[in-house]
Amino acid sequence: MEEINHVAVLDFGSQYTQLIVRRVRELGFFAKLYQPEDLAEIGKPGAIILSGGPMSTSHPDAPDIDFELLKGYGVPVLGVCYGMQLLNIKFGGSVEASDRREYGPAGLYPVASEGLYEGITDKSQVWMSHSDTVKNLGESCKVIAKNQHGTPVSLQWGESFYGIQFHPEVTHSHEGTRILHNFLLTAKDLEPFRIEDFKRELIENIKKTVGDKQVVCGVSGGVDSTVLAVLLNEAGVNVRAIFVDQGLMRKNEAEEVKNNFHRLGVEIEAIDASKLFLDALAGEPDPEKKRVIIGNLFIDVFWDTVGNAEMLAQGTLYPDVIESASNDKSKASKIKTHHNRVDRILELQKQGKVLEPLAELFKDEVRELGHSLGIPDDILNRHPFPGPGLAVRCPGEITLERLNVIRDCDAIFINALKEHGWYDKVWQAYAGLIPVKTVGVKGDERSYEWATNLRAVISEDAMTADWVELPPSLLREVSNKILNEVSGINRVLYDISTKPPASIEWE
Ligand SMILES: Nc1ncnc2c1ncn2[C@@H]1O[C@H](COP(=O)(O)OP(=O)(O)OP(=O)(O)O)[C@@H](O)[C@H]1O
Repeated sequence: MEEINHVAVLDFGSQYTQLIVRRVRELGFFAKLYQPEDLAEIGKPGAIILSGGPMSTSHPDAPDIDFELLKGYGVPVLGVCYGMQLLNIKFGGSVEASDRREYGPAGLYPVASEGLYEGITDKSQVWMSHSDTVKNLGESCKVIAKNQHGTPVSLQWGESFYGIQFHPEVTHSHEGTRILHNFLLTAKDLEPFRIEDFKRELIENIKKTVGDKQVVCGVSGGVDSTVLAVLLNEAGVNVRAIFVDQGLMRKNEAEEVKNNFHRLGVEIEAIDASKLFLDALAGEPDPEKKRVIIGNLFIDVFWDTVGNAEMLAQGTLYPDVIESASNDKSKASKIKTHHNRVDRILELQKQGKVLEPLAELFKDEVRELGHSLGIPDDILNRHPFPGPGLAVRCPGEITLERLNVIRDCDAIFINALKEHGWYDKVWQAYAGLIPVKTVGVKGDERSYEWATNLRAVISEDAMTADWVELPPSLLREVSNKILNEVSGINRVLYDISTKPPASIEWE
């Protein structure tokens, strides 16, 4: 997508850089992240943003920028934090090193309500996170905003170079998105980001790269691999989509996955490996060992089915790519989880046989792409489901009986959430099993049965999560139904633990 007038974000290492890309895309423009040393290879930018970074500009290893090349693009440039300090130095000014860090909220006072600060209110809260500050201003520099102490926090050099000391991309900068938008409005001919155009381009690229080879992909029923498989299908290439049923899916899920792909017009090969997995897991209570058994067996089953792949498609998303790029600078995408045979994939990757068409997209954009491919909402809005499936919701030994109890409880809970309009409001919900027997009474008889734990959380990125305050009437309805209908359960618990310290799943 480098041919279009996109927004090039140069990454100087700030923890917030990815957020800048997100914000720009949320504003409707296409943005892409680059390393500063790749400035010559950013195609045709319509605007350039220099991110913040952890280093001081005075550090001998501080990342630099080819200023002549930067000016040569002739487009508006915005330096954020480190980016602003670097620009000031390039314009002949100076930066004062400090070992004291300014971290937290500050008041923003624009000098005039125009340009970057058009429509921005006085005293608007912005978020600071820096130690060095600008000392002498560079050539043709004017101060365009100050903080509550009168210290310059935003500069402009000439007509089209801007700098801001604070971080507009974080939500603690209350009008940060508007400031970013104002900056983007100074750029000419920025192409709006339209998923339809993006889709067309992806399809063209897939056709070109794949030609008449066969592409293999694993489909889990989850959003990423479903969108991937439908996209490949839409491109008309020869796809072999493989679904491994490891016997750890939810109630009727394997059938549902098959039906969903049928609805989507994608043929899949479903491998029923459930007995293999259950046999391998028999008698193993240790959570780590269970994961390893599942991961390794998946790899064996998947690759035994595939044989020799001419090409492999993976549903790698943008955050995965960025994560690995900033770790090792190799820009090679992270290999997705335990699900793929890493050495096998690395080999294919070296030979240029791994296709990652979704690698420029964030999760919500993948959903949008899925939508434009005609994938129905009930598939796109599915809750995330862990790779090792119900195994992580069944502490202790895994048996078919235990899995079936979980399946029954889970189906009752999820159906109730759907019926009462809660399913789409929560990030993830499920019922698990606590395989501890406690005393109860069923009918006139004393019972001695397990407990089920219901969990419903909201989260943005799964890194943190909060439990959902579901209405007591809904919990009562679910509890009654489970206690009446699921044999083996005489207790229903609702998990009210936040993450951290608890995790979303139990294992
Ligand atoms: N049961 C399965 N059968 C076939 N392929 C699978 C299966 N589970 C996972 N995969 C493959 O491994 C990849 C990574 O799995 P992971 O559980 O991490 O899901 P994910 O990254 O959320 O992707 P998705 O949304 O497609 O599930 C999937 O995108 C898919 O290609």
